[in-house]
Amino acid sequence: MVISLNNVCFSYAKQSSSPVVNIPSWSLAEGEKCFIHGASGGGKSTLLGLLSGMLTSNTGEITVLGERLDKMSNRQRDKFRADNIGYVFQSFNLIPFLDAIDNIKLANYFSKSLPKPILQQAIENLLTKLNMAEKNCSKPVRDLSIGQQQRIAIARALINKPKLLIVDEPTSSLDQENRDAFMTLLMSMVEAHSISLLFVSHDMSLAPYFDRVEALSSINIAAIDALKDSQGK
Ligand SMILES: Nc1ncnc2c1ncn2[C@@H]1O[C@H](COP(=O)(O)OP(=O)(O)OP(=O)(O)O)[C@@H](O)[C@H]1O
Repeated sequence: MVISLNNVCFSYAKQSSSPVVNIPSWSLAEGEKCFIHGASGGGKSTLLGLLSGMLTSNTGEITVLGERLDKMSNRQRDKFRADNIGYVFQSFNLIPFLDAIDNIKLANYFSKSLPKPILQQAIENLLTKLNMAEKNCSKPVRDLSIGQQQRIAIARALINKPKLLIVDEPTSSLDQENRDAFMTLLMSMVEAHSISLLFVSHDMSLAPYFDRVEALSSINIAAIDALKDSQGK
């Protein structure tokens, strides 16, 4: 299994009796492309934070690529994430005043998986594959279009050749044409590099791109409670 969760519970306020994530059991097999959909506030980003080690669970077992994240120190989790997990954020999280190359180099800095000259070449190759014109690779990313920034975010997530790619609905601000282009590109990269994919979104129209589709409320008991709260039940 690429991901395996067992009795995972998480709440932001440690004393709170109502967790945001409460997952008895869930797993992702190697090579799977899984789409988890759920309403806003249901805990999608929180779940991804736990799986990537940016958040730590209160209780339970989180195993990613055979390693227990819940048993690691913060430092070990940061290193594990940099070495093994690609992450595309909702709002890309690029550094606006750096160009594409330097934004991607930063991801490698924390992992140091490639020596400098090889890294430069690998970044250029990846950006070419993602149809980024050379002249746009040396501009601050704040001067690029949203579509170009998305491609840089994909390149940054893939530069360390992750076995697992986690994507937090980066398509929500896009029109349909750009959304389809993003999804097609993402899926072609995932297939070419045999990466396992976990993608979350509220947008059910993305479901046909995936081989496994799940509702967050069927995995996360706390999401059902959040849904009842939002409906005033
Ligand atoms: N840093 C935080 N501190 C306290 N509560 C938070 C924090 N981040 C999120 N929450 C709460 O946790 C719940 C789940 O939020 P989360 O962002 O995981 O949902 P989501 O499904 O990703 O929502 P969206 O689709 O709107 O991004 C919400 O009630 C939210 O208010």
